[in-house]
Amino acid sequence: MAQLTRVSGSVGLITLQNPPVNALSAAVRQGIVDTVKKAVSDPLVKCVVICGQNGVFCGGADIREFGAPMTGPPLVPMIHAIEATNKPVVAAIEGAALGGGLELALGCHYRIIHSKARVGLPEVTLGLLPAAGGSQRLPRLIGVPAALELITTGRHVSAAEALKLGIVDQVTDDNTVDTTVKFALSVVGRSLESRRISTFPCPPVSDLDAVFDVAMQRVRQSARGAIAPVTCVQAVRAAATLPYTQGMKREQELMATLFTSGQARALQYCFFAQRAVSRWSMPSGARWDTSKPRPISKAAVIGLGTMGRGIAVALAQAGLSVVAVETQEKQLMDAKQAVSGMLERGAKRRGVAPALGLVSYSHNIQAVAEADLVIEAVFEDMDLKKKVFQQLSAVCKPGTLLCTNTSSLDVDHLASQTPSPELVVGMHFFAPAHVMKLLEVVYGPRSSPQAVATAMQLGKKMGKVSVAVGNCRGFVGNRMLKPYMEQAFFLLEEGATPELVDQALEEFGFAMGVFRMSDLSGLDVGWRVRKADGLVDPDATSGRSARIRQGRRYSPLGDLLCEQGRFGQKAGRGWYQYDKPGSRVAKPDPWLHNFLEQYRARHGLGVRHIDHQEVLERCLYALINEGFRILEDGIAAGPEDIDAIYVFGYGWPRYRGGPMFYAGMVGLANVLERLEHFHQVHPDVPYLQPCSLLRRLVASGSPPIQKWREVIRKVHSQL
Ligand SMILES: CC/C=C\C=C\CC(=O)SCCNC(=O)CCNC(=O)[C@H](O)C(C)(C)COP(=O)(O)OP(=O)(O)OC[C@H]1O[C@@H](n2cnc3c(N)ncnc32)[C@H](O)[C@@H]1OP(=O)(O)O
Repeated sequence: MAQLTRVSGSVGLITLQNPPVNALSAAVRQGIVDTVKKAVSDPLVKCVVICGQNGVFCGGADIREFGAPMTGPPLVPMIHAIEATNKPVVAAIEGAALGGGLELALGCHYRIIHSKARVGLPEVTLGLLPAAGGSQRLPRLIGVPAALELITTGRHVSAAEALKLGIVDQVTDDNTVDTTVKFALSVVGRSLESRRISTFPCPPVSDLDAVFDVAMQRVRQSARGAIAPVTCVQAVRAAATLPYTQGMKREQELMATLFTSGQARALQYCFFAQRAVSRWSMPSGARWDTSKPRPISKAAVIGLGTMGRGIAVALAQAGLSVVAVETQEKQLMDAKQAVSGMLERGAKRRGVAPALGLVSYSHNIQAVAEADLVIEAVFEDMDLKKKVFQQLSAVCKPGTLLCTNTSSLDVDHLASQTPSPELVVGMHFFAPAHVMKLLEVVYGPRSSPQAVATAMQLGKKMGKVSVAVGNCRGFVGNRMLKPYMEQAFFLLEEGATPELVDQALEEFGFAMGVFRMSDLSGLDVGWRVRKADGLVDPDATSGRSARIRQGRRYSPLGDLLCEQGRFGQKAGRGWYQYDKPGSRVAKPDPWLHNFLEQYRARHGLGVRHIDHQEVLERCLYALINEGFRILEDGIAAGPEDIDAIYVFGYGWPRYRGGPMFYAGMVGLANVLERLEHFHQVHPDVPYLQPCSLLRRLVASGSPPIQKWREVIRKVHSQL
């Protein structure tokens, strides 16, 4: 909806009304068309101001309408009609003008913005391009290089930068609508000829081909298979090389290729999944909207290794006062320097003062006595963590939330070390903790809804995508990673190389293949866990029994590498070789290839040809199958939780929506059929046995992902 009122005698004020962000739904577009027509034909109206209700100009096209057939007036002629009027039209931008919202503002003759508002064309992040004239008007207004950068990244721009770039005409700290109304009155009678951006020539660019070649190279490299950024470059090139009308035609053609693409669907799904995970629920029935978080102003971190340092930085950057505790004096000094450095660099990047004063350091655990919440981040050892939890229970004031950053240990077991297990949750950060967006908030059967709500809210404050998950081995992310990695190891046994497996996964869109990732994080991490699980047996050297542990197929390849000191990048060798320890450039290693040949010969393993398709199906379907088990077990409440975890924490390509969305795109029946096939060929790999929830979904006609929760609910109610 849009409402027209007359203010200050002769200003037609059009207010967009579609909470919460005044998205341009069919009704809003119709409202704009009608009110503009009315204002233009009203002789008492001398100028028009367009603003948004509730402090937001407009969040762009209504993304929820994208899946359905288009109804209501289209955006492009609506914006052209505004630009063509003979009465000045001025946009009053508060909150945000994004996507179609900014395109609407670019169709106005002037733009006034509040100092705290931001603008941008983020369509690329939804798998689209700014196709309501944005790709043609913005380069004409601010020049090709700046427009290219904004359109291909989707970056939001502050009011100050928008003014500097020339996107807006004035910034105000006062009431935006009042200021804009005054401004509109002041320009009545001025010629509008020079205010219609579509009539501007595109500012010339010296060496146009080079500019676009560089831009194309940059987006191809960073997009890793995403098509929208490439298409955005093509659209801006049209603005730079074609007259406006032809450029608009090209914009529409390019948009048509994107609009119905699988990538756009996946990215739009991710947009809503990222927001849906904040509406968490627990199997007990506790929910986000009925659980009140506690206020947290003072936090503490115990253990200042890599993770603890990152967590302290994330907390301080969120404005919390932090007590950072490390019992080793030397480690404490090093940590202090490292944390200060990270805070300083972060502040410089964001143009703010570093929050150095918010962090205090101590080697005494007593220092956390007044903290509202403590995050334990000591070495991954159950006995050590138990001791810390016992100490914390004695030291902390009543009601303090005790959190563990464990990635592999049992949160319930740790909770049982304290007299108040309801105050214990896992806060599983991902390295580097002040950078990575994902936070798994792990609740046990005794965690109180308030503890979960508090950890979730704290995650949000730190700018994380926080996902509430149940407690189990590996929680969600690492639990699914296990079968994925195992398949990669088995593929090496069957004839693949690390390079082949990684190439297949990286072409799929992962930032890093499984072996390069393993080299980066260190092979010794998994080795330690397998040793603790009683899986490592250096004496089992040959024969089939060497590859069967605890009744199932096992690949000792990782253990054998660790026995050779090949711990990955830090050792200068792992699945690849590196110029020196710590170097990041992975090179194929003839030693490793030879080692694999000898290993296969020793175990009588025949080598066969393995193609990329098999790598993807074996690794990804094993991971997806575990995802279905997680849903069946109630560890994750819905597929969006799993997908958010993989997109924000595990480098899953966003334009493929996450593993569960991807399964739906490939076809659940197809995934089931391939898993059945692989399980038949590898009956000693239980992970490949299709999960009953997957069978159930296929039997229910493979409903769309938005309907899976209904099937899951039925499964749970029958348990
Ligand atoms: C032929 C032409 C066809 C298509 C043209 C497309 C051009 C476009 O305009 S595409 C859309 C471009 N716009 C965006 O990408 C902006 C997306 N929104 C945001 O970035 C943010 O929501 C925000 C506007 C900056 C506000 O942020 P915040 O205050 O943090 O609130 P949120 O939690 O993000 O959002 C609140 C609520 O609003 C829903 N929502 C936001 N934007 C849209 C939208 N454009 N369409 C529909 N719904 C939107 C969001 O999902 C939240 O609701 P939930 O129920 O919680 O999901």
